[in-house]
Amino acid sequence: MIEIRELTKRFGDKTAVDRITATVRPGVVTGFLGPNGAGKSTTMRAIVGLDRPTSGSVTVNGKRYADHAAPLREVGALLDAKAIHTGRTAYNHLLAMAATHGIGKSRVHEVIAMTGLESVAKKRVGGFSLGMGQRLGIAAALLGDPQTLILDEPVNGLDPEGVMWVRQLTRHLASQGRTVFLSSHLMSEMAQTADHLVVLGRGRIIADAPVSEVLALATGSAVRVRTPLAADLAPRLTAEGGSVTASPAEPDLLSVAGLPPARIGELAMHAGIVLHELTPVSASLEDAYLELTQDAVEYHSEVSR
Ligand SMILES: Nc1ncnc2c1ncn2[C@@H]1O[C@H](COP(=O)(O)OP(=O)(O)OP(=O)(O)O)[C@@H](O)[C@H]1O
Repeated sequence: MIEIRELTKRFGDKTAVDRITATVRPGVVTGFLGPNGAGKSTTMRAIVGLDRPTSGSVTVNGKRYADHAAPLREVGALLDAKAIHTGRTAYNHLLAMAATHGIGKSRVHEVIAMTGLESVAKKRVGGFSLGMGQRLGIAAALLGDPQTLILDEPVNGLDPEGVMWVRQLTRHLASQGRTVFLSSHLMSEMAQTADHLVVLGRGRIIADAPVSEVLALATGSAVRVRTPLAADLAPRLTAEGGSVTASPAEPDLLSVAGLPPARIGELAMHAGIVLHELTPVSASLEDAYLELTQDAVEYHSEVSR
């Protein structure tokens, strides 16, 4: 279990992560989703002690990463697949890592097999493709047979077969009761891989819920409602329930979420408000996600209203 509490990380006057709190649970795959620059890598680096929090805390199974006696056996992390000594072979790289943790050669062979690197294990890492580098990074993360896995953009550079492999591997590891936390900037990818999503936008958490709920939220269709009395209609619509939003798109146009067109029509009629347009609009998954994350702060205040 990873517990992130009120974590803030600033670089100079740039706040990369802004008071985030989340719990990553064992037994499920948790996706960490957010556009580039949202603060995912910074959070992951803080989990393994590479970035020191400006304030707040992160623990893995109740302890800070550095306080674990053999961190590699506790937490396996893929953070930057390129940060590998390029002159070494994949096998020697893993062997050197294993040696520092008292991990035997047989485990090195095991992780090489698990990650499909047998044919290139004796080749120098410098010549590896991005995809092979990712596999090697995942092999290194698995070396200590850790209870917790943190993978930053693990499918980056992988071909479709590799993407499928990561999906199956992470599901398998979670089914063994491990904590699996992986990041991506692609919602479509995470929707197929993760059980639970933590969505980050501009350093803040904008959703922390099962995938199905986040999908429903992100793909929730809106209704375009045009009326000369938009300002009168909006409060009557939002009075219908806490999840209803009615945002003015133009002076006489509302974008309404959380109510079906029929109900909007009824409410307008009861109030004697004429409608000039009532059009359902369904956003595509990626469009909705971009919208969700682009204006993280505004969105947050809308959903929590
Ligand atoms: N060492 C650093 N010094 C200064 N700014 C940094 C540093 N590391 C990250 N940042 C900034 O903090 C913000 C969050 O970066 P981070 O890498 O955590 O985002 P991310 O969600 O992982 O994005 P990506 O998918 O691009 O890696 C960005 O604006 C980034 O430029």
